[in-house]
Amino acid sequence: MKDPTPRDRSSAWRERWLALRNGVLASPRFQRLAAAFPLTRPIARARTRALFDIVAGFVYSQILFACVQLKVFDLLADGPLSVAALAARTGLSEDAARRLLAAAATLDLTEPCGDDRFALGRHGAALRGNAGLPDMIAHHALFYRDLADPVALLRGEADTELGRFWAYAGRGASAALPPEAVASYSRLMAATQGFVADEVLAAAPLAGRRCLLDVGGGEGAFLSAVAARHPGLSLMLFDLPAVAERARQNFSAAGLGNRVTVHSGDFRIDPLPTGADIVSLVRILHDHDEDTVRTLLAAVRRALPPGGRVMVAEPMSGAPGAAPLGEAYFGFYLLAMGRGRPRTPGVLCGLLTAAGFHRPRLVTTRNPVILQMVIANA
Ligand SMILES: CC(C)=CCC/C(C)=C/CC/C(C)=C/C=C/C(C)=C/C=C/C=C(C)/C=C/C=C(C)/C=C/C=C(C)/C=C/CC(C)(C)O
Ligand SMILES: C[S@@+](CC[C@H](N)C(=O)[O-])C[C@H]1O[C@@H](n2cnc3c(N)ncnc32)[C@H](O)[C@@H]1O
Repeated sequence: MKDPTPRDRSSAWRERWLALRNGVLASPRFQRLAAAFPLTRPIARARTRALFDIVAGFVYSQILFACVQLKVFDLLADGPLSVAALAARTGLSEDAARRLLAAAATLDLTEPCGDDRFALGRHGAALRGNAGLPDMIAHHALFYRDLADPVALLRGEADTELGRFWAYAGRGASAALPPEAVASYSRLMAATQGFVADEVLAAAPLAGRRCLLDVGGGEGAFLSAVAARHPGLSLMLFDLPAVAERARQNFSAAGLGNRVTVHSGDFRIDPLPTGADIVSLVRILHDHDEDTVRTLLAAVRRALPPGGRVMVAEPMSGAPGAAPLGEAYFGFYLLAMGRGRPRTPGVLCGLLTAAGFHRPRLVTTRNPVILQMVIANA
């Protein structure tokens, strides 16, 4: 038999420690003692609260959802209102409005402010600064219906609403998707580009670049933000035909028709246009399984000249301080959508290397909760 390696030994120790720890934590007697003893009581309370928050997470989300649906944050935007005024404007009874506002206050969405009056809370106020977030929250209705039976979802038995919403995730030929199949997801993506484009542009290595190709550029919201900040950069967009047509119309309405060249096709099959010295993939790779990612990265590599660069910007697995966002939120979101997975920066660097890129590296973004960025050289 082979001698155990240091790695085997360390995992054996870890298993022993986990068995011991979990045995203790699962003991009702230990739980009672820890809650009674003054030095461990704060830890016991914090752990109870943390577990309760997981149990109640869906309830909290639905309180937020009700506030968004009833436009509570818009109504409070100009200052505090009485429960009676909010009830009148939302069409709820006073009792129901008070219940909602009081619940929202415990989540920092609203804040009690004098006698039976409420103001925006800290999270409610922050939400107003993120255009597109209410739309994003509203579309979670689809996701929550898909999650109603999470085990069926995991078994792949469910026919999902997110699968229909993201029409390109279906089995058919994406390039043949008609305009009505791409309209709602393209609008949602454009509406949420505000917080995405700010993050990407703060970290993007665009200095000294001549031409940027945004692959899967949607209806052009990201490139419009780039155009405003980098007046000297030429711009190209590639997306499915029905989406590219929306981009064409938006660029021409914004007076950018001469500045951006729009190309269309299916990046799983068609070559990407050449001429750019940097390619962006913003919220693209996590939508796809390994085979498509490999095909796409190889196509990007072929489209770039020597010295060219690729930047991948999307929410990633294991984001510092936000681990559940990757594996839990996007892991299950993409499961419901029907394809793709969140990946760690390390896995993305490996895929970039396999596609022939050099020096793949993580670039620090201001807020890894929103997205992270990996770049590499052609
Ligand atoms: C003013 C005083 C008194 C003190 C100041 C103290 C201080 C410095 C406070 C900081 C305040 C501050 C700057 C707050 C900022 C808050 C922000 C920026 C909050 C942002 C929240 C953003 C959220 C919640 C974003 C959520 C995004 C979601 C859910 C995105 C989902 C995306 C999906 C589903 C994408 C789908 C695409 C696909 C299919 C995966 O490809
Ligand atoms: C999640 S959206 C991201 C859009 C945009 N980059 C953003 O961040 O707002 C993914 C985009 O990739 C496009 N897409 C998906 N599959 C594609 C394919 N096979 N060929 C070309 N584009 C595709 C979609 O039409 C959509 O615009």
